Amino acid sequence: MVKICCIGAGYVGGPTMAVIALKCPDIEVVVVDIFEPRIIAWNSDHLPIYEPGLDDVVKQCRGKNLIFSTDVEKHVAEADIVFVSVNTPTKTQGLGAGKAADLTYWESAARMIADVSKTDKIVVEKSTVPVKTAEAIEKILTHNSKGINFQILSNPEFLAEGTAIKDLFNPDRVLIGGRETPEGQKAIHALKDVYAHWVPVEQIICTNLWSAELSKLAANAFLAQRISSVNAMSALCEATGADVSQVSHAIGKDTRIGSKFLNASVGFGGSCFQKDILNLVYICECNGLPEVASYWKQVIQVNEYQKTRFVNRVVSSMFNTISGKKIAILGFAFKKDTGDTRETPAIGVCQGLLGDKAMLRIYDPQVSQEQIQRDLSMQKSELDRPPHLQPASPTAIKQVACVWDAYEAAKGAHGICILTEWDEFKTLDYQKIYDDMQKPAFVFDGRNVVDAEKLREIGFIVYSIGKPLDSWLKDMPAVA
Ligand SMILES: NC(=O)C1=CN([C@@H]2O[C@H](COP(=O)(O)OP(=O)(O)OC[C@H]3O[C@@H](n4cnc5c(N)ncnc54)[C@H](O)[C@@H]3O)[C@@H](O)[C@H]2O)C=CC1
Ligand SMILES: O=C(O)[C@H]1O[C@H](OP(=O)(O)OP(=O)(O)OC[C@H]2O[C@@H](n3ccc(=O)[nH]c3=O)[C@H](O)[C@@H]2O)[C@H](O)[C@@H](O)[C@@H]1O
Repeated sequence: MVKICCIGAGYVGGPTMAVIALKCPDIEVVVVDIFEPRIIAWNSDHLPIYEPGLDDVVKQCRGKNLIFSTDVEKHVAEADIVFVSVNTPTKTQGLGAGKAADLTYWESAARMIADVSKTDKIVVEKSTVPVKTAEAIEKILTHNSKGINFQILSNPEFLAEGTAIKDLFNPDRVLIGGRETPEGQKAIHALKDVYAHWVPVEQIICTNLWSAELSKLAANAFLAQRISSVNAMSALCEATGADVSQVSHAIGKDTRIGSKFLNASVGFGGSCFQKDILNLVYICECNGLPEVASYWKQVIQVNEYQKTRFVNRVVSSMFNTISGKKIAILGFAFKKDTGDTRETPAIGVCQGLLGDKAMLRIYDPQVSQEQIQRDLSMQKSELDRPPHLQPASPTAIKQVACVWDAYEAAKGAHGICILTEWDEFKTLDYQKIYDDMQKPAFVFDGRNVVDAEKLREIGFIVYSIGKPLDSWLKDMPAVA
């Protein structure tokens, strides 16, 4: 029986390995992590991450061919294939700070693999890493190899949170990069055999190591670039009376452009887009390509601009002051169907509103009060660390209250900001909400989820990102 061990039981390691276990009953899959509470949660009825369909998959194979354990060294030593799916955040100190990927956790995993291995292994980069990381990992492994043969493969993950199980069941493609030597090709085939249990072979792309590593960064950069492009258009739409949804629809009909990923928003979030683009920028700079670097940097700058623009719109619409005003925040996760708040645009928007002394009442169906308080009070560099290295709970911010439903959040509020596109926000009883709010009552829809016309009929002043402005908003221009 082939044995797989995955180091890192996070958003990627957990769901990916659960699906491999489900689809490959002939393979034993062990997911290990040094953060014990996470492993305990994986072994309980309350999984550590919220992902539609995940519970079902885990229940079907946990205890059979899927094991979650903190005994990292034992399971790595026993495995034939070791996936490494640990954090690769942006460096916060030293050379490349603010841009380069911090490979501390990756390197320590690689050193541990070298230390405990007694048999040949295929080591798979599942984490997103800079191009040429495999070369460094190879050096670490072979330097300490004691005659053991290690083959390094790059097998980047393309799942999106909220749709992870669907994406893993039906991936657009699986990408495997390896050395162009007979041993490298043999290793590629071994991993290809795993995926071929359920992925059609024509969808399994095999490349050299560097193409696989770079393709992952390129894919995320292209996706984020589309969002920044449509968000840049949203600002122009507001200035001209065009409607960004109509523009997206019209351009998306061109099959060369395509219709996906053209929804204007208050900005993209998630743990990877910004980090991976910063990493790409750094690699370009290191390779003497400053023009290419500044091209990609602009994608992040537009994303920051979009969040600032939103906050300015809120403040300017409410007579240029929100000091002491109650603002309901609907949605805190970086997108719907996940409880993940890493790099969520809600952090920047809430901090902007708090900077103008607003009182916030926040509701998100999947994010805990403790998480929201951590996100709003801790430094980004602290939040980027693996969970076991994060500080204990910080002091709560007094102007922030977290509540259990949207109605409670909006009670007595001057305005509502919609920051995540949860489906339930579409069907709220907005008449009831309006009746309970201060007047004039504002809705700032950063995700274009509400029916603005209906809300205007009720009496709300509505701002929908990238849509023609109410006369009220036109008279109160926001300066970004
Ligand atoms: N979150 C996502 O949707 C996607 C993430 N990725 C990439 O996958 C990688 C992992 O991301 P996530 O799963 O989101 O991170 P995560 O933070 O959810 O999980 C990483 C886990 O690794 C563990 N860990 C760190 N060092 C360890 C060590 N030496 N030994 C054992 N466990 C260790 C941590 O305790 C943590 O539980 C990153 O490189 C990310 O860029 C790629 C595609 C999608
Ligand atoms: O490397 C990663 O971590 C993953 O990053 C993204 O996945 P994810 O961040 O989970 O979610 P997305 O659906 O890509 O959304 C990212 C952000 O963009 C925003 N978005 C997305 C689409 C859109 O049209 N408009 C828009 O603002 C979302 O609300 C969210 O804040 C990619 O889609 C995955 O392929 C990749 O594997």
